[in-house]
Amino acid sequence: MTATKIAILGCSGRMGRLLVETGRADPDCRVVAGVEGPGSKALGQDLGALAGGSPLGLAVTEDARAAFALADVAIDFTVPAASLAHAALAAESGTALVIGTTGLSAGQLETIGAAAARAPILRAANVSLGVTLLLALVEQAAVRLPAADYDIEILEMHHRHKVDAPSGTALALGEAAAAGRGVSLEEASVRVRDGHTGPREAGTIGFATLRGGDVAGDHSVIFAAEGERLELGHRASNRAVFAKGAIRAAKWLAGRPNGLYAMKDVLGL
Ligand SMILES: NC(=O)C1=CN([C@@H]2O[C@H](COP(=O)(O)OP(=O)(O)OC[C@H]3O[C@@H](n4cnc5c(N)ncnc54)[C@H](OP(=O)(O)O)[C@@H]3O)[C@@H](O)[C@H]2O)C=CC1
Ligand SMILES: O=C(O)C1=N[C@H](C(=O)O)C[C@H](O)C1
Repeated sequence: MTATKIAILGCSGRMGRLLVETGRADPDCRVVAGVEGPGSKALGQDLGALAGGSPLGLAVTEDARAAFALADVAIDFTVPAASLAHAALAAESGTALVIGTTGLSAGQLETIGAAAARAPILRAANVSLGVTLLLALVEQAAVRLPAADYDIEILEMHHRHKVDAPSGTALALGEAAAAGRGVSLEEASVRVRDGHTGPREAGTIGFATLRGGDVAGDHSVIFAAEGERLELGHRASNRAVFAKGAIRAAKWLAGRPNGLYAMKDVLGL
């Protein structure tokens, strides 16, 4: 079997460096390019050394188009504006693209969906197996626990560097709960509580966000009723679980027909 050629977009970031390390350690993969944005201090540095390993003989580049041309699949853990530019390059080249970036607006998600008509694109707010299963469990619980009795609250905690809130995973869990209840998350969600809020409105889905230290990613979905509370949750011990999930998704995606895929497709859930 020939190795899947992978380009890492955002290669000097927390996830990017781990993806280089995980990709190069995988015998079924070959890391062929690392891309950073204009002005990054990483430009020109050796990609392997940047990721804390031995040199790879590849200099970090800002030429994302050239990286797409070299790769079977590109992996994007960057920022929303860069992810959109990368989706456009995927559409132009037909190269597969895994997007793990969170904090994308509804309009940006729509643009990515449109790009997926011209390239295989997988987008997932969380590429771990555990969270992928949790999404299905939350939807099931929301189907079975009546909205009049069970209040849904979603709590997440992440490291102090995280820039978007609520996390992409928390929002995906909210979407799963809303789908289970047959409602729109946009209409049901309560993202902020402050001051004299009045009593909780039945059927709403609340979000609470904590930030601090080095927490890799904790999520809980709480179904709270009179007399009992069901909690479904996930804790990532470190980011390695995300790097492994993204590399697995990339190998699965390369060579697939054009279209928008999710992590549940990779895992057959
Ligand atoms: N789906 C999942 O399972 C997971 C998703 N994430 C998400 O991944 C994203 C990145 O997280 P993390 O690695 O912690 O963040 P970092 O800030 O550490 O990394 C992002 C990297 O992208 C770079 N970047 C910015 N613009 C461009 C561009 N135009 N082209 C190429 N690279 C660019 C940044 O460079 P610079 O710093 O110079 O701007 C930085 O190196 C976040 O949205 C996060 O929520 C994280 C973990 C798991
Ligand atoms: O920024 C992070 O670190 C993470 N972001 C993702 C999210 O927003 O859900 C996934 C994971 O929890 C780590």
